[in-house]
Amino acid sequence: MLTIIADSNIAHLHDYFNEEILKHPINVIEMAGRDITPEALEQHQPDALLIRSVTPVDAKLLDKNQSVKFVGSATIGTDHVNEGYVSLRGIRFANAAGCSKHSVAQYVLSAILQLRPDYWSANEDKPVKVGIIGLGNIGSTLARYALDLGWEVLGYDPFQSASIINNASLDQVLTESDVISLHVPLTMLGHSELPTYHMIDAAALAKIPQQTLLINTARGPVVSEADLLAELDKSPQRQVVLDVFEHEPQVPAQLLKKLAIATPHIAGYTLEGKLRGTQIIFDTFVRSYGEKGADILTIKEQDLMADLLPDNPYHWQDLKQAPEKLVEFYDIKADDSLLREALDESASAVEGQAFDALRKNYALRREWLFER
Ligand SMILES: NC(=O)c1ccc[n+]([C@@H]2O[C@H](COP(=O)([O-])OP(=O)(O)OC[C@H]3O[C@@H](n4cnc5c(N)ncnc54)[C@H](O)[C@@H]3O)[C@@H](O)[C@H]2O)c1
Ligand SMILES: O=C(O)[C@H](O)[C@H](O)COP(=O)(O)O
Repeated sequence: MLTIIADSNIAHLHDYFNEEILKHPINVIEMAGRDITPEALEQHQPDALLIRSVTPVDAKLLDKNQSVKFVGSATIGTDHVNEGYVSLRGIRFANAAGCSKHSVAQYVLSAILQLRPDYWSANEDKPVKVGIIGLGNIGSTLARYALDLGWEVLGYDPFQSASIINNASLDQVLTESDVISLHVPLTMLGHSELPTYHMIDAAALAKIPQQTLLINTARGPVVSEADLLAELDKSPQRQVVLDVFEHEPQVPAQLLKKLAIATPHIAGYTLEGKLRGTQIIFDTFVRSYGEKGADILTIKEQDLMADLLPDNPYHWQDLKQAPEKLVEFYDIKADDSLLREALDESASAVEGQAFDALRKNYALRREWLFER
């Protein structure tokens, strides 16, 4: 018997992790990601943890536990996992790299085009300049859409080779872009040569022209919330879009009121994005427990996702032909309203429970098909 503790927000968990599919006895214990604690591990002695981004996996969680041998995070971001520690303990770890790259890129496009509909019409003499910081899966996907719209990309990623999109210095991106979108992982001092924690602070904000739209869908602490708040106090006309917050799940009322668009960390929340996350950790789980040495599962990886997805009528090329359909494709303002409504009139912040509830009950949107 394999015992698995799983975050109840993992999409289609039971369609993947069941005895019929795995051909092995399993016990799946579902709980809120924030309830996956040392006490829960002590009680259930799981073999594997299936998590999303709200479960910190570190010495505090695992020091007293000997049962966990596999951790799968159905997310792109890995900043909640101390990978060095996990590896030292001989625990196999897998994330779901790239799972929601189109979803996040489409969120960013929706934000830009909602706030600046004139950007739809490409202007060869003065193209829209999109600054992209971090050109991995999401940043490079966003660049594909931008180029397809006839926009110019100013990209900065010192860890990737120079290319037609990785073509600028950080200062150029900050000073020359019409829109800046952040797509870096959250990394801290001592863990990266160029940590991204507070990469956008008062000094960086001072370089960004007043009319530039700033979008953060990466991780909250990439932008210093205190510095951003001070900047927005000085320059209330600045347009800033945040899907992630430094002190998530809390969102300060003062900040929320000054944002052009604010959403509760749902940029990647499409049916496809979430399902792909589950599919990827399922595949690595099957590989891990089927390998020589583990030899517990006899099945092979299998693509269950295609059968779980209903038809998709959302084609990027159709939207390009009919920009007025943007709200049908994704009504980002509706998500913004839900977050603002979660703020009680006299409260100083959207509280954690309300933020988490918006995410748990989110009506997953569909990912647009980029190619026919
Ligand atoms: N809001 C959401 O719902 C949501 C969804 C998915 C991912 N994310 C976040 O987006 C981040 C990026 O996702 P991805 O799939 O593109 O990751 P990725 O790992 O494919 O790409 C990240 C890129 O950032 C670059 N980078 C690292 N440090 C940098 C620095 N100091 N300056 C410039 N570039 C730097 C890396 O070289 C890499 O190419 C994730 O780590 C995650 O935190 C958010
Ligand atoms: O990194 C990611 O993949 C995303 O930020 C992810 O969608 C976070 O969502 P959560 O795991 O908290 O549901």
